[in-house]
Amino acid sequence: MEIPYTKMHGLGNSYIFLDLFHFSIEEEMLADLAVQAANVHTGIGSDGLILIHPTDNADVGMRIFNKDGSEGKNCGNGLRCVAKFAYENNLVNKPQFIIETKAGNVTAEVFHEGDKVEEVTIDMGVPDLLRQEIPMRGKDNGRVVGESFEISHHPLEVTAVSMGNPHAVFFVDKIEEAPLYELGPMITNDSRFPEGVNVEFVEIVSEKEMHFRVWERGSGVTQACGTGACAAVVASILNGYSQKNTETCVHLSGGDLFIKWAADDHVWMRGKAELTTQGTFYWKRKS
Ligand SMILES: N[C@H](CCC[C@H](N)C(=O)O)C(=O)O
Repeated sequence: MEIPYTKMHGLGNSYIFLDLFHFSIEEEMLADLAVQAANVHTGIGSDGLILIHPTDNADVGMRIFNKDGSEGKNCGNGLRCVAKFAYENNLVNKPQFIIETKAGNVTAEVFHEGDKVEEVTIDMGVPDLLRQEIPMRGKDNGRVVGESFEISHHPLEVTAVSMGNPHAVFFVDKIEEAPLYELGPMITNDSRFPEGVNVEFVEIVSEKEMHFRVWERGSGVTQACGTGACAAVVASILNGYSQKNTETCVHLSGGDLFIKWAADDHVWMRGKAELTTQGTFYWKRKS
């Protein structure tokens, strides 16, 4: 099957995008297509698959599938790429518009030079902070801020934030010493997170700056995670390391994102979105 695709990335967090305004594909194919397209050896190579689709609920819709074929509910880097694609391909006719996600609608604004979008700002909405909203198992139903979280004999402290998808944030003294590869795969599948979890390690540099690494649910270590960067800034403020209504620079492996948790509780994300290539994926559907 010939699949027309566009590959884009947000700070190196790359996805294969399908434009379902001009192409259709059966629902039951999506998980296997995501796994095969993401395969760097026999496919195109990415952190997953994203659908840009028509919807009655917004200007455009986004669905995201991780590298393992699991469907996520939100994707910050993906949203900036969807916004870029929608504007540059005339799926929308204004620089500010609404994108539907499985976690609800968000507002995107593109900043363009000529007909090319260089940077996108997304209002990611209000984070969910109560234990059962993450979701996370535990004794009470309040917020999870600096809670003891022992794993593999490591006495950690976790702050849990949902941006429509679950995040477990851990603060470390030096980002280069974060146990990302050792504990990332354990925590992401830990039974305390019934739907799994994205795992972030953060080193605070100042009130307005942090270093960040991530083990993503369903994709492993990625160069960047937009919802994760939002969760990290919210967690930093909840722990008293940063302030609300102040734009914080998050240094991810693939570059910088600028995040603000505003006084009205909305989280704003600002960053780049870039086109890598377009082509045809000759997909051999598993029988
Ligand atoms: N792995 C995530 C989805 C992708 C999120 C990330 N790539 C971003 O930019 O927010 C999940 O299963 O919730």
